[in-house]
Amino acid sequence: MKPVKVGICGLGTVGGGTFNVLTRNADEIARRAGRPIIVEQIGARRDNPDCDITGVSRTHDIFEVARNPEIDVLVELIGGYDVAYELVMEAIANGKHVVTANKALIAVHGNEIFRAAAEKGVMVAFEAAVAGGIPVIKSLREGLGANRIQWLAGIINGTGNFILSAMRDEGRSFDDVLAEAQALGYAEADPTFDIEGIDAAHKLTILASIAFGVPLQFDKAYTEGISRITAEDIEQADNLGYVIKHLGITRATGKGLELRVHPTLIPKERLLANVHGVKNAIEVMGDAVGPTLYYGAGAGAEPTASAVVADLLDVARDISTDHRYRVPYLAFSEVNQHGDTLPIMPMEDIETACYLRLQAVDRPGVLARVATILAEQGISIEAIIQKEATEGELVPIILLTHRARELHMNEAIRQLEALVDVAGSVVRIRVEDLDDNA
Ligand SMILES: NC(=O)c1ccc[n+]([C@@H]2O[C@H](COP(=O)([O-])OP(=O)(O)OC[C@H]3O[C@@H](n4cnc5c(N)ncnc54)[C@H](O)[C@@H]3O)[C@@H](O)[C@H]2O)c1
Ligand SMILES: N[C@@H](CCO)C(=O)O
Ligand code: NA
Repeated sequence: MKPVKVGICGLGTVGGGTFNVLTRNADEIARRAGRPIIVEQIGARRDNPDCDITGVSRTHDIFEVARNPEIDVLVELIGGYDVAYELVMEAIANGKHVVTANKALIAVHGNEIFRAAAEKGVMVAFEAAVAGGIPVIKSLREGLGANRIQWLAGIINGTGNFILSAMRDEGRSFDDVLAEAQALGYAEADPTFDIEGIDAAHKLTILASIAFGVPLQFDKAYTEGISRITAEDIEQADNLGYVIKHLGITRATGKGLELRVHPTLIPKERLLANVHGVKNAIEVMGDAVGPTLYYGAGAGAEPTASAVVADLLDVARDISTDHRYRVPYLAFSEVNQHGDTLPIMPMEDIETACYLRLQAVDRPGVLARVATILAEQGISIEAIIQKEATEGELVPIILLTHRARELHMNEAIRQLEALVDVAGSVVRIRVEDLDDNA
């Protein structure tokens, strides 16, 4: 059969990995696809020392790839929102299929990209965009297609999990571990995307659309990163029987969809609490299947390439199918473009239990004042730890609360911070309490 001709744009970590996997496993891939998948052209500004691209046509202008009539599929691996958007839209306008690892692009411009692709009848595949090599998009979109999804929760940023794991297990500093994650090619070009939860929110936005059939709504995701997690909170959480993980959570409730990314206390025995280093894991609760868990490498050259090449295989197999009968981009053939069936809930309406840590002056009555503020907001306390201190010194008070509405917790924290007995700000880490006993 005629080969599928691919143009790779961007030859960095993922581009290099994709080229190497495609060439190294070419025979196996051709047997699976029923036809060879060959790299016809590479659009890259720089060489990648890990790739030998001898014999492959190379251009510095990635838009040349989008215009090359020989190319069937453009693989976008340059990253970012702007140039990548123009490149993908041009490729689609020229009737090319697109494979991308770019979650920022899909989360922010996906609705428009899918509309343009549907009009042209081309595929846009993005398995590598969420949780790197884990085939979670395929699992959710196809494997769980019978289910009403109730919630999903995942560790979906490899860099962040790498940092939290090394801080906890090796006592290393935040900055030192981040530098290592960058050297290993895990981090985004701007690592604040990893640290401040933006990358995880991009991925969660995509997962929520596939799980619930709503349009991509990145601007409505609540996003909080890991930059304020300290060694002390990691230790206190450990004492209480928890591990701190950075989770993306989306859940269907009677009031709408929760869509939130933040550090979370997870009981140590939960599988998600035992996912370390650059590994990602996503737990999905379906009404028929119950809980399922998807685990693997969330970043890195070849794990991510594994997902890019799997998408190329899908394209190679489906290329001649009438596009109306292909698996829809976001799983549902009718995505309600107004999102008014399941609105995204404001964070203030969401209820969680919380870990609170405050620094208080150790004098009589402090605990009572703290407890009164919480009680006035209707927040009940599950546990309190207060360390011994000499009179007048600052001591940490650790509280675990029962579930409370975010709005009330915000008000309680505001009042606690205003107490003269309390120094600095109150640390709040929400507790994961999704029920996976199906
Ligand atoms: N690194 C990972 O583990 C990983 C995992 C999953 C998804 N991703 C996504 O994959 C994409 C690529 O990430 P990466 O880690 O390979 O980045 P990278 O920085 O290693 O590679 C990007 C390459 O694109 C090139 N490039 C950028 N703009 C260009 C332009 N206008 N013209 C020509 N070349 C251009 C850069 O020179 C660079 O070589 C991003 O969208 C990222 O979010 C990365
Ligand atoms: N920077 C991302 C790459 C994978 O999407 C991460 O660390 O998870
Ligand atoms: Na994936």
